[in-house]
Amino acid sequence: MAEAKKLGGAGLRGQVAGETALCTVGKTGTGLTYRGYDITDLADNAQFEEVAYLLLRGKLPNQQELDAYKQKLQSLRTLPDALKTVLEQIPKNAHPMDVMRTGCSMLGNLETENDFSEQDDKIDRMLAVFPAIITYWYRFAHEGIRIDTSATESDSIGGLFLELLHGKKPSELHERVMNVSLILYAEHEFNASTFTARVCASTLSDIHSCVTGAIGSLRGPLHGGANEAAMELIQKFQSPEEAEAGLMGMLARKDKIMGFGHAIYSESDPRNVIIKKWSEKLAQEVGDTVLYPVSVRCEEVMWREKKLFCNADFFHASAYHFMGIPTELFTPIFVMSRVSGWTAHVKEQRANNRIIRPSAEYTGPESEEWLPIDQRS
Ligand SMILES: CC(=O)SCCNC(=O)CCNC(=O)[C@H](O)C(C)(C)COP(=O)(O)OP(=O)(O)OC[C@H]1O[C@@H](n2cnc3c(N)ncnc32)[C@H](O)[C@@H]1OP(=O)(O)O
Ligand SMILES: O=C([O-])CC(=O)C(=O)O
Repeated sequence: MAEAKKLGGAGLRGQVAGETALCTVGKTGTGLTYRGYDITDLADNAQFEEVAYLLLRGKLPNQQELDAYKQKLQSLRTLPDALKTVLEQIPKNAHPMDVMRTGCSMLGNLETENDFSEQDDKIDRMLAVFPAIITYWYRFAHEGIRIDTSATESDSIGGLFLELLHGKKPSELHERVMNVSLILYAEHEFNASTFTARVCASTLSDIHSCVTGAIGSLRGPLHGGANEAAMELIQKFQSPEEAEAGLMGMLARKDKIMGFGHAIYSESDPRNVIIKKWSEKLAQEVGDTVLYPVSVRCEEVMWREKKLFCNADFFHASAYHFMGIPTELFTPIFVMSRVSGWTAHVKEQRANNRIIRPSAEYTGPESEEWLPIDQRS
């Protein structure tokens, strides 16, 4: 059995900051479970909507409940006109994570959560409409097209995203990979963005504020933004040999290699083996002979040289790329998924709340004498 990573030091590492019944990360060194279900079982067998239901409602749905839930989500894909107007003002060169943040915040203005009894409906609305927000903006900004986000065939959130992005229903394989990807990204205990959401929830703020703040935390390259950075890295190399030489140079310069390492896992991220398998399948489908082998070589070099392993983000880069998804939309997909985990945590926090307010170790001067402004240097 793998040993749990020794935790301590800066970044609140290793400190228990609250309780959760939602998820275990690296409990035995490598594992990941959502409400007790192993991530591999979920990725092999579940639909993302089933997993969202599990996280948000506390149990796996039966067939009737799942059908009703999917139908409800399908009925919530329409964008309010005022939100479309806002999205149309956002420039083409904006970062899509900023679009998500603004989109979520604007939704909160238009469909405000006035009372916590409305939380489930507000959460379902966000789950259903986030793919519409990002693709509406993207296609308007890049192609000048105003898409109708409710005139869609796909009954899944992953399928919906690809359908809106490409203007046609995705293949079964691509819809399946999106489904797996959304499951893998759905929940991860007290990661930075989820903790952001919980801190916000602990002040008894509204659900859109919690999610808007979480989007901001996920945007950074040390967290969700790493899948985009990983893509930029692997695209630099034309062959595994070039990748090896390039990585050795980066390591010698002590560069950070995005898509590797983890704050909690010590020797592997259980999501990697799953998305890697799907990336390989997609590579075969598109006849790729560069990106996938380059990615595999990066994985080998990083382990050999530094004992650093691919986290969930690394093979997501090639998998998304093979499905024709522009790199800048990678992290917004993470949002479409993680909104389920964030909001499940908000519900959990609200159900047993105390404002989150840790203390700081003071490192400033002991005591300073007040100087009038004209006597200061
Ligand atoms: C879905 C997700 O959000 S997964 C995370 C996505 N983020 C990334 O992929 C960004 C790249 N990775 C990293 O920056 C880090 O590994 C993090 C942020 C994920 C975790 O950070 P930490 O918990 O501080 O890492 P950890 O304590 O294991 O680091 C140990 C050492 O390995 C180094 N290291 C860790 N990850 C990397 C990396 N990807 N590349 C190069 N060196 C690394 C650290 O700099 C540190 O070196 P030091 O002791 O000389 O300072
Ligand atoms: O747990 C973390 O720190 C980061 C991570 O992998 C995630 O949020 O999925």
